[in-house]
Amino acid sequence: MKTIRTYNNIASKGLNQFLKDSYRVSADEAEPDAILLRSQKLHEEKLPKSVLAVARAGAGVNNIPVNDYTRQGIVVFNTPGANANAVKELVLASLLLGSRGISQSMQYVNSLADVTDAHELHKKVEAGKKAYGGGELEGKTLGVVGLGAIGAKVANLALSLGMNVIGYDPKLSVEAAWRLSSDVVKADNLNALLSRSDYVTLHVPAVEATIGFINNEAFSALKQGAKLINLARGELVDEDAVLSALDTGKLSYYIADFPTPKLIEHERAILFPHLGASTVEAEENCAIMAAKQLIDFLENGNIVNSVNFPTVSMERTTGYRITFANDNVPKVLGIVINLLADLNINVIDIVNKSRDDIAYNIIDIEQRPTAELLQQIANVEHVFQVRCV
Ligand SMILES: NC(=O)C1=CN([C@@H]2O[C@H](COP(=O)(O)OP(=O)(O)OC[C@H]3O[C@@H](n4cnc5c(N)ncnc54)[C@H](O)[C@@H]3O)[C@@H](O)[C@H]2O)C=CC1
Ligand SMILES: O=C(O)C(=O)COP(=O)(O)O
Repeated sequence: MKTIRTYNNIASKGLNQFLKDSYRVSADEAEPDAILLRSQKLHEEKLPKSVLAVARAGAGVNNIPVNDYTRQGIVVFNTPGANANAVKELVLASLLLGSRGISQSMQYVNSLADVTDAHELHKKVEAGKKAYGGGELEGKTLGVVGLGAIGAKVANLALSLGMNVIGYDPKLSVEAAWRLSSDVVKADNLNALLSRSDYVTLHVPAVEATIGFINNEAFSALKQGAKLINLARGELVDEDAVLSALDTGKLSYYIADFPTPKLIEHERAILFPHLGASTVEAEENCAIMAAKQLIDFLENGNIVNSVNFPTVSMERTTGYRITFANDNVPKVLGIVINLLADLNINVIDIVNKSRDDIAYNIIDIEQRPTAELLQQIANVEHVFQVRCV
């Protein structure tokens, strides 16, 4: 029986991927084989030694100490693109909220709840509406920072709304570039995007290069009166810089998924409670994808959509499979192959891939490996994780 510890609200369609005969899944597993979570912060948690993998049902992995886990041989997965449409649709809402006084006008209408006379109410509605007018999106320019799964969808949607779209992504993958309309204009640097955009939307991960990158300097490059949408991570912006840009009018609205006590106080901050991925569809997509990836790893040793290990996947050719991870240095695989040869064990198929400092190997063999053989492999210098699956 394998065990999975869960955190957060994981969609049942995802949890149901774990067959009851083979898996126990709950929030209370003391020594789980793997962890399945959403936004729970793991930085302060001490993981039991039993944990082989952590799957984030979602995109951002800044709640997971990935580098520490890599050193411990723990494979970290996420679910690329599985919630992108949900975020794209909340960006659409954010664009509209930033262009017309929608949320403020709704508050105004709610404030009229004690006006019981319909004629009187109509007069107040008509008199009040001029305070909440706005502009249209068509013809305006949207700057999209980060053109991955979400950014590309947002860029393409904005084009279909008749907006001009500028994109900035210095690390754009070839695959992501294929998803992007050729009508998106490339900005050579962040400031070039900020100075030309009426709306700016952020879709980058919170990593060293992006934490606090929307700071006073960025705001001085920003077009006067632009609107900033941040459904990516609160850490991307310098909060004081946002507040002072709102105060001076440089920024007309800050629309974000990450409230803070100071931002809530500001009348031109429009804040959601981290709602970007909270749709039935996205929650199911993420949970199913994360669960399937964990199952394939635990049962077959395959690694797909890891953020710290190479992608390694091989069809099963025999019932006996050894997987092992090692420091990415020469000769390790050769030594393991020699161990098998010395024991007259026939290798049917083999795959070896590396990523940065790590190499990962899958070897299908003709007979069941003994505990002694697995221990011998574990003893090879630079090998740090061995399994028979
Ligand atoms: N509010 C919410 O509920 C959600 C928030 N997110 C956030 O959105 C982020 C992006 O998600 P995806 O688009 O799915 O990820 P992704 O990995 O598909 O795309 C991220 C893009 O950012 C680019 N990038 C990295 N550093 C950059 C930099 N310094 N400047 C410009 N571009 C840079 C990458 O090249 C990549 O194309 C996640 O990391 C997460 O923090 C994601 C899903 C839901
Ligand atoms: O996928 C992401 O990066 C998200 O921020 C979604 O977070 P959640 O799963 O809603 O806690």
